[in-house]
Amino acid sequence: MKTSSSLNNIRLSRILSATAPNKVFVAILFGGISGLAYSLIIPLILLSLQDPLPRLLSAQEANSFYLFGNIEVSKPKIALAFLLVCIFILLSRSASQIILTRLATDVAVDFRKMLYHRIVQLPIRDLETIGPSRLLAAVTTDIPQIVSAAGVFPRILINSSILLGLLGYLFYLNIEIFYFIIGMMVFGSLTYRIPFILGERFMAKARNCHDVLQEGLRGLIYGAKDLKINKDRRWDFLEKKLEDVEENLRSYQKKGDSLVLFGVTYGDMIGFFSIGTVTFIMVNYHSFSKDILFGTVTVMLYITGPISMIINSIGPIIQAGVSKRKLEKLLNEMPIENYHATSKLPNFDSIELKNITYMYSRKQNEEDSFRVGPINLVFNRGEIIFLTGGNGSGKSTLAKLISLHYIPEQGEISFGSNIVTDENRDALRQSISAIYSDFYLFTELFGFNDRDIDYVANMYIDDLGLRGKVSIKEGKFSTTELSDGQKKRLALLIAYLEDREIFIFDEWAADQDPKFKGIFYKKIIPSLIKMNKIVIVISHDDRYFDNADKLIKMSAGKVIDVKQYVNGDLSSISHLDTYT
Ligand SMILES: Nc1ncnc2c1ncn2[C@@H]1O[C@H](COP(=O)(O)OP(=O)(O)OP(=O)(O)O)[C@@H](O)[C@H]1O
Repeated sequence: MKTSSSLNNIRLSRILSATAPNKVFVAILFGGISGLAYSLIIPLILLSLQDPLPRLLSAQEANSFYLFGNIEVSKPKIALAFLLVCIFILLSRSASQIILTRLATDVAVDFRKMLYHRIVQLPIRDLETIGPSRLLAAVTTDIPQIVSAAGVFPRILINSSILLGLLGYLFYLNIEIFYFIIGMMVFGSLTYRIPFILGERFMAKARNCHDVLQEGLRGLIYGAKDLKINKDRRWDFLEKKLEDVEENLRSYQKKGDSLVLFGVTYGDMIGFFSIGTVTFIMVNYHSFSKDILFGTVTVMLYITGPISMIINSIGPIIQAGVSKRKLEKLLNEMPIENYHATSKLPNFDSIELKNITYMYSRKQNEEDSFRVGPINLVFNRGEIIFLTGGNGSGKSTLAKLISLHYIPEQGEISFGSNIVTDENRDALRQSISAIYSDFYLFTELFGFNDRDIDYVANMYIDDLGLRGKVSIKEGKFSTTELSDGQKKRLALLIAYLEDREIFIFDEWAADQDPKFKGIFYKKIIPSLIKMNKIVIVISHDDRYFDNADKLIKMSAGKVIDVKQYVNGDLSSISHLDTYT
């Protein structure tokens, strides 16, 4: 099983270019050219303002042109150049933005798909440990933030080229002012980082609150019935799990945002401080012509645009940096199970567990962590095996080991002559149908390609006493808004249709009415045995225990008794040592 992958190291600045380098190149090229064209606008405006205003001259002297016969356009050549530059900027900038935005959408979709695959390949125990809240927050919060910030990098490049163009023009206008502005930019870029660094800390804390809120929201929705019925619990839960966390989030987010916004505004204002210094102080020590002063002030006013765009990118990049670290940490905690799509299901007549042990906590010395085993058991085809024992005795844990959802710490499991390994585990799982108490009922019959699946499924719907309640059309259930017991019948229907070799029912009958309980134990299970399946039933229904071929009793994670029917009588089949 792999524990990490190259995807675990996300490089914000490379996400888009790694996916579509050509598109990013074209977007930057268009953006850069539009930036250069942008810096052409100022000299054109300055040129148009240089000579006496045409209004004071005759049309001929002013070299005017009449648009549609009556709209006077002065300096038509410059005006035409101005119009063409504007149209060029419109087209090239739009193309650049559109390419980048579409690419960001593609990358976000690919990123989410990658995460779906990682979740599917995540071993069940790791899925349980990580929990749904962190996974949901990664999909809904972290990925959008990372992708939107990734789109900022090409924009920074584009704005840098505009900045370069404008600085070049400033250099041409006056070298002293140019050096002064460069000095101010260096000073600004060193000092404005301080609020951002402080802000990042608060944003990281705010992001952690989102994980806790996800957990609280799940409680709010899934625990709604309990919360309604007990007002003390309701207020206590609301206060501790949602309101307190929201208050913390409010405080961290406000502090983080304030610092970042202060940094952004400070960055913006550096431009105006510079203009003020030039116009109120530098003019007293240098002799600038009015044209030069006018030109430099105009350039400096324009320069604040790309500078503030670059500075404004810092906030989303910081936020994305926080999300990136969260996502990387999550991905590093997500081992990848091997799936060998081509491996075939081997034949077997029995399953054997040899000295199997399992412990929930990964910290070996933790005294309070639950331990199962060592367990030695054999399950044969055509056998009904009942797994019994008190609550918390380890029945479901053992079942999850048999269904290959949990991987034993020690010992081995064999399907016939095939010892379960990382390579064949997924293939062997395809021989198992298991209905656990926390089963999820999908609204469609996924994975069935038979044309007559609707016909067969609707036939079983009748047998399961669900006629008139639910039907199947084009592989979809007409409804899944059913009682718990009815939903379990649909889960049984799916297991039946899958027609696997091993059936595991974890307290399946607990929600069924007495009549259907009888049908389950007396008809459905024997029908599976007739098909030579291995059937393992976790049950507390002792009145049906004599239906078993083998009755296994568990206590505190150990098998304490195995009884088997011999000549119509249930008797222990072996000494305790052989199966515990
Ligand atoms: N997801 C989990 N994480 C950590 N420990 C767990 C987890 N699930 C179960 N346990 C531990 O394993 C013990 C056995 O649980 P298990 O679900 O196997 O019992 P069970 O015999 O099926 O009980 P029940 O009859 O109540 O369903 C529990 O007492 C608990 O300590």
